[in-house]
Amino acid sequence: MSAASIAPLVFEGVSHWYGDVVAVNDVSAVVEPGITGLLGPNGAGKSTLLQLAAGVQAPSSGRVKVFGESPMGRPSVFARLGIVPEREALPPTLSARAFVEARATLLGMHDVRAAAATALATVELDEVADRAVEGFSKGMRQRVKLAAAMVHEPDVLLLDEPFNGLDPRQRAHMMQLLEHRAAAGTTILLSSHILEEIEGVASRMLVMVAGRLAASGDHRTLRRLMTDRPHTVRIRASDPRMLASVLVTLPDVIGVEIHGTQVLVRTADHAVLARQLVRAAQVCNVTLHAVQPADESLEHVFAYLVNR
Ligand SMILES: Nc1ncnc2c1ncn2[C@@H]1O[C@H](COP(=O)(O)OP(=O)(O)OP(=O)(O)O)[C@@H](O)[C@H]1O
Repeated sequence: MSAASIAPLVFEGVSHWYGDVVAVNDVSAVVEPGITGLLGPNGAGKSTLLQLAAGVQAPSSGRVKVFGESPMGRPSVFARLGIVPEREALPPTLSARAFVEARATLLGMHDVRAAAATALATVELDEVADRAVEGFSKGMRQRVKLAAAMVHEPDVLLLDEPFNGLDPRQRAHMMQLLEHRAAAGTTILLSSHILEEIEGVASRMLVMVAGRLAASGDHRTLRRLMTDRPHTVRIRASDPRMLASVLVTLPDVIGVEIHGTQVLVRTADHAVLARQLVRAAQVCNVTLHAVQPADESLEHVFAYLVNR
């Protein structure tokens, strides 16, 4: 394989556990240049996967490859990576410039001042770069962190919940910035727990649920997977007959069957059903004990949808 065809980031059967907690469970994926969204509810394993990609943590099993090499303890790979962790505190009295320059120094860059100035200009913070970050908005702080992560113009950028806490204008600005980087050839993997937040910017998505890769594809594929085809949902409830009598009246319900204590519902749009189900149960005073897709392959995606 030629160097040019080596994927920027590859996960091969990667697992990671913290004591008894399996945070990442046998994930295999190839991340190509452009923007890939890493989607999943809280605790799905997104941060851990990003840390594995950055070589901050070693996989418990499986392999992570950045341009064909393990990122663990390899300065040559490290120089091609940038990461913005979810919870990174900025020293409040430090200026944006000092923070970004400190990162450039750590990375052993030759012209620290010039590199920091370029990165700060890229995130449009050059005019306020000498102010202490304690006076900065959440969006500005995110941009400082991004400037620090990009100061060495890495080929792979890993961003953990970069839109968290940003208002719509700041979010749009951040998206534009990432799109520019991606257009320049950078591979960006960014996490989020909100599909709507990243579907406009990510050309491909990896969906994680409970440590596993539950689905992948472009946002249309995922939307289709989640909503467009008929699905059968298995419901266990305190009064299946009563619940069934209400469910048959819902417009998106195609069929209802009762099997003992279970109700099998066939629906055209299970995202809509998930929303209507709770209301239907309340209307007829029925307790829902379990809601699961009968279609096993969609179990994780469905669980994600109904839990968020
Ligand atoms: N340092 C740690 N020690 C023990 N368990 C951890 C540690 N870090 C994460 N976990 C656990 O691993 C699982 C995955 O966590 P992770 O932070 O990777 O998920 P996430 O999708 O990024 O969620 P969030 O958005 O809430 O951070 C969770 O059950 C979490 O409690």
